[in-house]
Amino acid sequence: MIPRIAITPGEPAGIGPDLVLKIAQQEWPAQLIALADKEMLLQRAEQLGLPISLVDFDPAATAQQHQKGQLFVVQHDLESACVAGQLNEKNGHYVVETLTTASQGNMDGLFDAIVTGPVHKGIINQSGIPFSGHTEFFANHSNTSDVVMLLATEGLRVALVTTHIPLAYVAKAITPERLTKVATILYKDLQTKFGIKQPKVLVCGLNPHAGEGGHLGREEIEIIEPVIQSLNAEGMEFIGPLPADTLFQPKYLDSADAVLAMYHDQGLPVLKFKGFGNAVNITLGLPYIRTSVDHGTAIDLAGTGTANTGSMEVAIANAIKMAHEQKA
Ligand SMILES: NC(=O)c1ccc[n+]([C@@H]2O[C@H](COP(=O)([O-])OP(=O)(O)OC[C@H]3O[C@@H](n4cnc5c(N)ncnc54)[C@H](O)[C@@H]3O)[C@@H](O)[C@H]2O)c1
Ligand SMILES: N[C@H](C(=O)O)[C@H](O)COP(=O)(O)O
Repeated sequence: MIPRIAITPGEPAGIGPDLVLKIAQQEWPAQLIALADKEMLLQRAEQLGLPISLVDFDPAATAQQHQKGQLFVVQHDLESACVAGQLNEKNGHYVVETLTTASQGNMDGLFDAIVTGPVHKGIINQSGIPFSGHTEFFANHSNTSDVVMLLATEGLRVALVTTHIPLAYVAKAITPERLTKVATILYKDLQTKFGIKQPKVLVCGLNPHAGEGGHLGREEIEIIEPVIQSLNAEGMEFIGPLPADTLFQPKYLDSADAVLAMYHDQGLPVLKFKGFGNAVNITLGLPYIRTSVDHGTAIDLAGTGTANTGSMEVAIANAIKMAHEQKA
């Protein structure tokens, strides 16, 4: 089987197009299909000095293995000409349309997975579209009530209970229902997607020192501990709540399969300190496979040829692996 991987390069003024053009120069055991504006890709390829041949994707044709220097494309027209390194809110709709095609195409069985390049959340909002992230967008588009953001690098997996919300809303968003759903999706996907028979997950507290026995916050006592007890009573293995500042050490991590953090900047800085540029972002709980890069649009590097493709490579490799496992 040759998996068909839909790739959204994301923000056209960022490094996403550069990464896609660079990875197209390599061999891949899959058909890579970019959802993008061909003219923009050709201009960027010229700017970067990369040879590229763009071929219109034909969904009726048999899947073809990627050939170096060639890229299948589903054409999406930019609304305004793009200059690498210059954000333009006029192209916000274009970016979101590529994501819509990716999601719909996966649900229709046209593609076997989505790999997303980085989008600029601010410029999409500026274009008039409320947008907090791919994770939330794909959940909404596929009508999935609960999904989980998991980032993984060599030796560490971190999942989040809450994703792209202001810090001021985090405590209220950590309800027994949300925590139970996230933990359950994480546990099941560690089994099914990562082949771990009996996963062991470390759970962070929310407050400093996991609440210090209730003196620094009561969410641990009132929400996190009871949820852990009830999940463990069902045969799962969650350990915590542990103080988030001290759990990221080999003593705990060496025997664990994942860490469940309560919010974005509790878990992701540690993960990115360990593996920035070589990590993958996977959305668990969707009705299709979606992986992504671990970094943003790096506007400062767009069109320079210096953007590192490491995370995009890990994201594509993971999507291919998961597509095979899903078909098996
Ligand atoms: N997957 C995504 O869509 C995604 C992920 C993270 C951030 N973002 C968005 O990206 C925008 C910019 O965010 P930011 O500035 O915080 O983060 P960023 O990752 O774009 O940049 C942070 C720093 O890392 C460098 N960098 C990033 N990717 C690199 C690469 N591949 N190779 C070499 N250097 C690289 C940049 O030059 C910059 O110095 C924001 O709108 C944010 O929301 C999107
Ligand atoms: N939270 C992600 C990160 O820090 O890498 C990033 O913002 C992308 O999230 P989405 O995949 O939901 O766009």
